Amino acid sequence: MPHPDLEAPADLLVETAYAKVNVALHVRRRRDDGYHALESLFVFADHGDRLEGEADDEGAIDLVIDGPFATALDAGPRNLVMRAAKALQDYLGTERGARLRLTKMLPVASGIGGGSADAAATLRLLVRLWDVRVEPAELAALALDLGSDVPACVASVTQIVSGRGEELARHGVAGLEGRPMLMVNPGVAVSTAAVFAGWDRQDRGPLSADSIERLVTQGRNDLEEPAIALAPAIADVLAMLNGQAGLTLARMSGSGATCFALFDDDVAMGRAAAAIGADRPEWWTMETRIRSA
Ligand SMILES: C[C@](O)(CO)[C@H](O)COP(=O)(O)OP(=O)(O)OC[C@H]1O[C@@H](n2ccc(N)nc2=O)[C@H](O)[C@@H]1O
Ligand SMILES: Nc1ncnc2c1ncn2[C@@H]1O[C@H](COP(=O)(O)OP(=O)(O)OP(=O)(O)O)[C@@H](O)[C@H]1O
Repeated sequence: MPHPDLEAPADLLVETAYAKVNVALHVRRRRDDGYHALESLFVFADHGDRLEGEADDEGAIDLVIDGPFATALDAGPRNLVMRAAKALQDYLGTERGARLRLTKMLPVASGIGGGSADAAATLRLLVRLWDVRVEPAELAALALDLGSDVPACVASVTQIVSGRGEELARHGVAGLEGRPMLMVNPGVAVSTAAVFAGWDRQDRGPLSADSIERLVTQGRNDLEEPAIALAPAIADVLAMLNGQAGLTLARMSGSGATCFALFDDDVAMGRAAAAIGADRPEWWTMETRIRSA
């Protein structure tokens, strides 16, 4: 029988805010509203931040943050968890509230959508906690208002994402889901807006994501160059990953600085993680796999 202290109370709900990875990110043009039109294959890691919550019948939204990256954030109204909770409360016009705990496992402002995933996990958790039904299109609109990556994070499954981030199409790629994935961050935060501002405005062509081979040979992350200009350590991460055995692909995710590598098997990933950890102990690494629906 499990120890009673280890059992979560029945009224406590838990969601994982899965890390997002852009296997390819093609920037096509700068739009009149300042955002960029993208074509990207999004996948999600099997790991991420943890969000738990219980109902607060007084109607308050309360957030505490713990975990390895807690100190990079504050729990005030600008936190994406708080913003998502308030947005849903306002949309529903509900009197219900929640006490939330975010365990921050993912580095902040690092290209893997940690804040976006937290916002999406908050929406999922509160819909369950408050036992409400929100039309998918309404939820998507609330999500987009919180950030370009948030709509894709709601389902957290492999998708082709275009537009500013609001056009979503579920998309399987044979052999991708379940594949071992190592994520590495050199410990520098980069601003997404600053990286987009450094893009050279050259359209290098559309994305074809019909096979892993195509993603490897023809896929790109067009933000790698401007991100490396702001954070040169990203080039060191990519060089280190590309030097590992058993690797299919190494690339930067989102606007950086986190890079990911896909490996043929767990043994190759484990060896690479150990080698990188020994050489650069100050870098953050996460061994995971691509989440399947
Ligand atoms: C780079 C990606 O992570 C790829 O998945 C996303 O496009 C960024 O998503 P996000 O962090 O949710 O970004 P937002 O919070 O919506 O936007 C931050 C800033 O990034 C720039 N931005 C973002 C998305 C986009 N399609 N074009 C942009 O130019 C804008 O300057 C914007 O003010
Ligand atoms: N709960 C949260 N977790 C992480 N960042 C948050 C959170 N709430 C607000 N933020 C703010 O959001 C910004 C970055 O968010 P996020 O982690 O989604 O971006 P990212 O990792 O750069 O992802 P991408 O470049 O792929 O969009 C940071 O500036 C951070 O201060």
